[in-house]
Amino acid sequence: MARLAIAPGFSRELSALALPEREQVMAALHGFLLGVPAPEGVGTVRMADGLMGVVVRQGEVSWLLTLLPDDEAEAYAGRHAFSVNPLIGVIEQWDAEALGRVEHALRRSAGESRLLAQVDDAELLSLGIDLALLPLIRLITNEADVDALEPLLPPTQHLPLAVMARGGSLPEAWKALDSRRTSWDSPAPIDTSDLLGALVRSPDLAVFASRVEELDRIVTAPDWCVFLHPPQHRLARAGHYDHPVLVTGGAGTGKTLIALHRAAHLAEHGNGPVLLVTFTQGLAADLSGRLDTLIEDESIRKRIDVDNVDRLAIRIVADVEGRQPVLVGPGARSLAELTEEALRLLTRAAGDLLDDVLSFGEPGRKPYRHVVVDEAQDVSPAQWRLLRAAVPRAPDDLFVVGDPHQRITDHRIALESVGIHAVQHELAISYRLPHEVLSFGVRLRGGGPALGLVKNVQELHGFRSTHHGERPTIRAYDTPENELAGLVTTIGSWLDDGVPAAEIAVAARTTRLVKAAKEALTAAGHDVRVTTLHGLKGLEFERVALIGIAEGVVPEPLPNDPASRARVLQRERGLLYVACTRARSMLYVSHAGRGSPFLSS
Ligand SMILES: Nc1ncnc2c1ncn2[C@@H]1O[C@H](COP(=O)(O)OP(=O)(O)OP(=O)(O)O)[C@@H](O)[C@H]1O
Repeated sequence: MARLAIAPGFSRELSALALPEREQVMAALHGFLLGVPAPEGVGTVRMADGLMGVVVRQGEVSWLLTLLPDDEAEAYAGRHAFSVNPLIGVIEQWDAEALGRVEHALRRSAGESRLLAQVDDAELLSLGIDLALLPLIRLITNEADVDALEPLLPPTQHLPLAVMARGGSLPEAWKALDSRRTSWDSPAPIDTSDLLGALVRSPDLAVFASRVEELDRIVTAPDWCVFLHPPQHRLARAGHYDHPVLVTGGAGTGKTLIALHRAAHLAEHGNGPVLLVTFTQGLAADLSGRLDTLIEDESIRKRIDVDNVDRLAIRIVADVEGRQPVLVGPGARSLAELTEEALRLLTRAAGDLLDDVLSFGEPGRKPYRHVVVDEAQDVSPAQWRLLRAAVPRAPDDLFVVGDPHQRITDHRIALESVGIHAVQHELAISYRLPHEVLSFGVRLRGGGPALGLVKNVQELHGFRSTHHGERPTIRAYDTPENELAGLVTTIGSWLDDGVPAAEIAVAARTTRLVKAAKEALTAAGHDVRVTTLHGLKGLEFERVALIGIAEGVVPEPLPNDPASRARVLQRERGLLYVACTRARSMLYVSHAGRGSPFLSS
């Protein structure tokens, strides 16, 4: 049977086409499923008038890489090389022509000293380095050369090389390579001539369709629904975990994405109802919408409830008491009281043994079989106890994602203290942030490590980005009025650049500043989201403007007591870090008068 795999980016290329071409391409794609022959090896196939698809084919398997105008497709096919990593079996591709040019330049400029002179060929080959790359690698003279090669080499070639270039050991280099593994399963012996096996092990680069409906979904769904980076895939699609899992990582590393995919996986392959919890109702609504996009099958989607923990407590109490608890006015119970009450209801009676016998609504019954938690750093101890009690202790009970550096509450908790013995996995690569915004955010966050949920100390160490972008703009104004005028001009210019209004956010520390910004922007006819720094949590936008990042405003006035003072400082740094790291491409920060002390730290 013909098997067709699609590479990421193809759906974007397709959606950029005019309708007649798009229809031609779709017809050609459907033809692939019937076994339309592409040449064996790397070649091109007609997809529409003037458009060719670049395809790698081996027997019944075709991997469609890209759509290009006729005159570019042949050249693309001619200059790209493909191989299978002999250690972890994933597919590798590189532009051999561009690397040839680099090799030529290095040969001319290289002096006598060679960076990897101490590492012999056998050691490099034992790291999976491709034999064809050895001559180039032997010309490298410094770490900057290795950095310059990063965009040209497959990550599985570059990562071990970069470790060795920094003087790392072979085991460290193997570990770096291991981070690109897409599954926990130990690999069978790798057959480097098996394209199908390699593509199956590379879900970030190839997704298979064998039916028309699958194909149509792959080319129309957003990439985040279909393609997962190796660590994301490994964590979200693991067969099962026999212990609770905690995934930590800096801003934009894909934690929420992993939580969504894990919830979808558990709904499809798990053993009962799934709860996905996050910080606020607003974020829950956002996640719920994204799950609707991710999961096509309604019966599977229905197995997942999305909520915040407060609403979970209210639902449990309401379910058992038979009516909604009163939240305001006479007889009202606070959210803290309701959380305690819900916990009491879940743990009062029978306990775990009767879980399967009792129906929900009776004390002791666990309402969920799987719980997935996003924004874990801000869950309170009482809420953790409730979440722990909401699922039986069983494999795949709790899957938790969070970032202690983004903590904006004062809750500090070791999961162990609430009976959650989680195994921690760390993510290091931000897919959202350009390097310039990431390093600015990390510098603002400063203030040392955060208290982890499993580890005592959580460092930001090793957190990096995949791409470069614009440096954040910092503007100092003499008066608040001029600062607002500057904001209006900036947002106006962003809209003029063609950035959709929904992709722009403006935020400030206080509601007074938010109100002033809203009024100024509305008066200028700029209809963009304006919110507090807290209101940005968990979201992302193309461009973000933060105003009023001034002394006396950020951080908010500090208490006198040294311990509370340190806590507030950490929280406020976390808040500013969260706000800055919402920007996918551009960040603007302004203040009137003296800037926040965080800006100069
Ligand atoms: N597999 C992927 N495919 C496409 N885009 C991705 C992928 N992984 C990450 N991204 C990009 O990175 C962004 C960050 O993902 P996500 O919101 O899940 O990160 P996060 O770690 O939860 O961030 P934060 O902690 O800052 O809220 C996504 O919105 C998307 O733009």
